Amino acid sequence: EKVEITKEQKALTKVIVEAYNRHQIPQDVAKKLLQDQYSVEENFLLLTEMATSQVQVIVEFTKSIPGFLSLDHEDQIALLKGSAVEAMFLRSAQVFSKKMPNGHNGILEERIRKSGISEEFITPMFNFYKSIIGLHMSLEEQALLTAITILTPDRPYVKDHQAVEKLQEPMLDVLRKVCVLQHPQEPQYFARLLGRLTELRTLTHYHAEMLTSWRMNDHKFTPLLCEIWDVQ
Ligand SMILES: CC(C)c1onc(-c2c(Cl)cccc2Cl)c1COc1ccc(-c2ccc3[nH]c(C(=O)O)cc3c2)cc1
Repeated sequence: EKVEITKEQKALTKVIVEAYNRHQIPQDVAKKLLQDQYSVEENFLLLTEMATSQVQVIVEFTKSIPGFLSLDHEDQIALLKGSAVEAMFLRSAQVFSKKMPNGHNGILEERIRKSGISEEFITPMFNFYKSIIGLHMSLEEQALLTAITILTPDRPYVKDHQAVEKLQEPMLDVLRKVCVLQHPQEPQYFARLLGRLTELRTLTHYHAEMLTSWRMNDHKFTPLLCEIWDVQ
């Protein structure tokens, strides 16, 4: 059947994509990925700085999602805490495969590999990154999928599930149509995108264990990360 994106859906997509483009890690922070210190300590500190900056970006992006600021304030916090890691996986996936100027390795891959994360987490994490990169998502799909992830109703401690569903559903509807229009040869593309969200949930579980093992080796996080991840 002919898939039509309505005027309202076009407007919603425009708002989400503009917010996604507007809120980015500052270039001077992103450029630090290119510096040439590669010790485990250096990598951990750099990744901590990137994550802290990325959380700020995600908070600003989330505040631009129509209706988000009208949600119950405690639910707003619960949604941000419950989705921060997943939103950061989606966002960092876009730069994961970017090669260093010397062309050998990914600007992120080497640092994550040498930052005190045990191999048991590196494998699923890198498999996810490769599967996301392999989808060749458009900017609209990345922005909508990030908003959909943040607006997941069944995060821990969310009280008014229905209010969150009411915001998430229109995003799912327009993402489904965008997928059909942008990937006409792949009728299952939308289903594959949603499958990534399921895989993201398992990574959130792994991430909690990563945090514990870092803390056991006395690694310090920033106040913002401690707050969003309930550590220290
Ligand atoms: C606290 C640190 C050590 C940490 O803990 N878990 C993770 C962690 C890990 Cl490894 C994996 C996935 C999620 C988390 Cl949350 C991290 C590091 O997290 C990030 C690393 C890089 C980026 C990031 C995002 C967007 C970017 N754009 C650009 C650019 O050049 O424009 C660079 C860049 C970097 C974001 C989070």
